[in-house]
Amino acid sequence: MTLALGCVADDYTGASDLANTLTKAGLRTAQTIGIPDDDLALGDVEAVVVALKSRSIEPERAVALSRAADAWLRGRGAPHVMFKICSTFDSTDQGNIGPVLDALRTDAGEAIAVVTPAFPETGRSVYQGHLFVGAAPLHESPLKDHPLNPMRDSNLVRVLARQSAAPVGLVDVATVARGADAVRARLDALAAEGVGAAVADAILDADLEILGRAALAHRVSCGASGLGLGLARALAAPGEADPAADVLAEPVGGLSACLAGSCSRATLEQIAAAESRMPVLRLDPERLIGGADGVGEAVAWAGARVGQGPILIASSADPEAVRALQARHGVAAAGHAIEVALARLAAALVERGVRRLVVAGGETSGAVVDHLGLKAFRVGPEIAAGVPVLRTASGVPMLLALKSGNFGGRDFFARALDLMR
Ligand SMILES: Nc1ncnc2c1ncn2[C@@H]1O[C@H](COP(=O)(O)OP(=O)(O)OP(=O)(O)O)[C@@H](O)[C@H]1O
Ligand SMILES: O=C(O)[C@@H](O)C(=O)CO
Repeated sequence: MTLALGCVADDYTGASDLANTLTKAGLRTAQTIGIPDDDLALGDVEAVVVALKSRSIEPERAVALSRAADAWLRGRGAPHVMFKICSTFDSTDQGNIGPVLDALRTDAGEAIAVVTPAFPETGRSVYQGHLFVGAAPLHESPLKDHPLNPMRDSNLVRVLARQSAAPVGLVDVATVARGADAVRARLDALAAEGVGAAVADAILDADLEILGRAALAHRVSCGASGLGLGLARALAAPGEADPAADVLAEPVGGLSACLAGSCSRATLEQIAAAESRMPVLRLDPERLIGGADGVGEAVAWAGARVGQGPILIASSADPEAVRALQARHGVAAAGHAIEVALARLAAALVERGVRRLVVAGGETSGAVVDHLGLKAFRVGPEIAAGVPVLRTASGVPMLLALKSGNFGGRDFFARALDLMR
């Protein structure tokens, strides 16, 4: 296997989002969970996305994991590695975007790397270095209240400079509009001034195509799925067969279930909408955190129903209930206990024959996939923007959908299960 593109993603659902974009743009793509063992068979793929859980951990640990993933990808021949971050630039002044990018750039022997979280398909654009979420600048968007990394500054040149060792510069929209050669020249000029990372404006997919072509002159870049789109369009051979098609060629059979740990507005609406399509169990989080057997009760509920059709089990609650639970148990302890409970529930469902599993929430998906011991996926068709169908690349054949909290329309759960046959 010789790769055209390697990617290191800082969370699991973000990795699926990128893998989805690369696949849609024509690259045969696999997603691994963590740094793969050397003997992991991934088949004939052009891109690999290594999914880490490094967004909100200690910067030193994020750097070490990302460097190891990068080394694995380079060892498989990847000439270019993209560091996938969140399209809302989730990070703090301590990192982890700056420290990881500094390390990957140094390892690659590069003076400068392009950085852009723009992803027009989901409303993320960058203008004069300022990130917009839809029409709102980042610091006025819901991300200003993110529980782990409140984003209160929209100026990404400033944000990244606070967490980077090297100075940060800007490739503005006027330069991007002049094409890939102009962007390359601007990067060379910034590098000559000692700038190590250049935040690039991008408003439309056409801007990202230009940035993708320019980025490929270097060995490392950093962005969200939009930059992945630009890189993939520059790399994919035109007219090749749909790389997602064979993922669904053989049905996996078995039973199907959905699990939700995300408390985002989008997920809450999706759970409400699912109630007309399948039995829904709303978990009492207190029975998952304390000594009660909330998991056992949920398994019994599921066991009585899952043989007849899909089910959905959710811990999700509205912001007021979440705050109250967090006040009683602590943010981290409450979140962790519920993640562990949902992961155990997933294992019990798989033991009872579930082979098609939809999971809502990035942290929740991470806990479930880790607990199930899944190592790698081939990337299939898109369910909703940023969410593909995944098929296990080894072990028990299963189809999964790992949904970022905010992604998908109201009918997401039913739509995912309709596709996952
Ligand atoms: N009822 C609840 N009260 C408090 N916390 C909860 C509750 N239900 C789930 N949680 C926790 O909330 C967190 C949700 O995070 P998760 O990453 O899964 O979803 P998200 O933040 O919406 O998704 P993403 O990170 O993809 O945007 C998890 O730690 C989960 O355990
Ligand atoms: O880039 C995004 O918005 C997503 O892939 C993600 O990482 C959400 O956590």
